[in-house]
Amino acid sequence: MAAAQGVRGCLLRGPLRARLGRGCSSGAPVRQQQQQALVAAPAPAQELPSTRRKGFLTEHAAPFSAFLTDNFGRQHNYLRISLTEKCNLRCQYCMPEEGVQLTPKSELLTTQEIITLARLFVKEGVDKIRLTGGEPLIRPDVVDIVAQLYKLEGLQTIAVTTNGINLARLLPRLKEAGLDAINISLDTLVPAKFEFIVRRKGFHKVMEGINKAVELGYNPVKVNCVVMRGLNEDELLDFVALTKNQPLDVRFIEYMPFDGNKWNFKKMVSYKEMLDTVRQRWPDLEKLPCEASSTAKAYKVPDFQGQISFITSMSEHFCGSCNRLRITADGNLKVCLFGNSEVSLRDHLRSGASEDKLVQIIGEAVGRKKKQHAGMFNISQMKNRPMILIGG
Ligand SMILES: Nc1nc2c(ncn2[C@@H]2O[C@H](COP(=O)(O)OP(=O)(O)OP(=O)(O)O)[C@@H](O)[C@H]2O)c(=O)[nH]1
Ligand SMILES: C[S@@+](CC[C@H](N)C(=O)[O-])C[C@H]1O[C@@H](n2cnc3c(N)ncnc32)[C@H](O)[C@@H]1O
Ligand code: SF4
Ligand code: SF4
Repeated sequence: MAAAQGVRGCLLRGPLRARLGRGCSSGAPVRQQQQQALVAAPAPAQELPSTRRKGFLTEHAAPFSAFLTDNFGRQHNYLRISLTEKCNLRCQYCMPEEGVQLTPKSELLTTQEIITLARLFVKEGVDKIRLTGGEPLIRPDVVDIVAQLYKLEGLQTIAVTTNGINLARLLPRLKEAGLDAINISLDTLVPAKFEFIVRRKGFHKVMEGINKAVELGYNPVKVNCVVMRGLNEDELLDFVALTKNQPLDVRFIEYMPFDGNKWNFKKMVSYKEMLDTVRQRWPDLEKLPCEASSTAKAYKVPDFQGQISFITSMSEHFCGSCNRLRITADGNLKVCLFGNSEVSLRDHLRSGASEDKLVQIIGEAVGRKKKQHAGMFNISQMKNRPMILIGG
C-alpha cells in the first residue's frame, strides 16, 4: 500500500523557511507570505506506528469478497467514511455560503455504528479507510475512532482528509492512535485569498498543520488544491515550488460540480492546461508510475524532494479502476461520488438487520454501481448532495 509505505523513512533537511526561499517561481509577495506562514523548523522525523501493518501485509491474504466486487470486476477495498456534516470552513467550491440543511443528530451515525460498519467492510476485504466530512477533525471523538479502527484486523491504512485547521493540535494524538496518512486541503498560498475562498480565517493554522505533519514523519503529506480559474490558477508554479525541499505531494484537483457550488465549465482548469503551465517552467517534468486505483496522476520535477499530481475527474476520469465506496455521516452507502443512488445502512442497522443481511444489502448496492460517471455536463445537471455532505 502506498500510504503504508509512505509513513516510514521521512528525512527532513533544514528549516522550512530556508527551503521556501529557493525555487519559488513567481513574485516576492507570495513568497514572503509563504515564508511568514512556514516559520517553524521541524524537529527530526519520528517513526510512525506500523508494527501491526507489517504483520498483515504479509499474513492477510483472504480472497476478496464477491459482495464488494461490482459487475465490472472492480474490487472495492477502499472505504471513505464521513464523520460529520459540519465544518469550520465554508469553501466556495464545496458548499453554498448560507450553509446546508444538517441532519438531526439522532439520525447521524454514532461512534459505535461507525465501528460496526467499518468492521463489517474490513471483514469483507476493505483494507483502507479514509475519514472525511465535513471536517472530520471537529468530531470530538475522532482520536477514539482512529484508535478503534486501528484494532481492526486486516485494515492496513487509516487516512484522513482534513482542512488542517485543527491538525497541529490533534496530530500527535492521532498518530499515537494509529493514523497512517494525511491529506490536507489548501487552495492558495496567499492569506487574503484563503479567506475569500474558504470564507473564514485560518491560513496560518493550516500551514502549521502541514508543518506538523512533516515534522511527525508523514511522507508524503498530500496537499489537495482545487484549481479554479480566476481564483488560484496563477499559483500553480508556487505550489510546485513547495515540493522542492519537502516531502509533499501537491495534488491539483479539477473543479467538480456539486449541488450549491455554482460550478461552471469556464471556471474549471483542465489537467492538460495545468500540465502545460507546469511544463513551460519545468520542461523536464517526469511522469511517475502510480497504483492502478489511484485518483491521481503523479509527476516530479527532477531533484525535487516531493512530487505533484493531478486529479482529473472531469477531463480524464479514472472510473475504470475505481475501488472506492462511501458512507455518509447520516449512514447512507453511496457507491459513486457522482451517483445519487444511496441505501441507508443506518436504518438497516437500527432495525436489527443481521450481519449477513447487511452484507447482502451492501452487495446489491455495489451491483448497481455504474461503469463510469455520466460525463462532465450530465453530472453538472444531476441532483446530488453538496460535496460537504458527501466527503469527497
Ligand atoms: N471522481 C472521483 N473523485 C474522487 C474519488 N475519490 C476522491 N476523489 C476526489 O479526489 C480529491 C482528493 O480526495 P482525497 O480525500 O484526498 O482522497 P484520495 O484522492 O482518494 O486520496 P489518496 O487515498 O491519498 O489517494 C477530492 O476532490 C475527491 O473528491 C472518486 O472515487 N472519484
Ligand atoms: C469535502 S472535503 C472534506 C474533508 C475536509 N473538510 C477537507 O476539506 O479536506 C474532501 C476533499 O474534497 C475536495 N473538494 C471539495 N469540493 C470539491 C469540488 N467541487 N471539486 C473538487 N474537489 C472538491 C476538498 O478540496 C477536499 O480535498
Ligand atoms: S472542502 Fe472541506 S473544509 Fe472546505 S467546506 Fe468542504 S468540508 Fe469544509
Ligand atoms: S466517479 Fe464514481 S465510478 Fe468514477 S471514480 Fe469516482 S466514485 Fe468511482
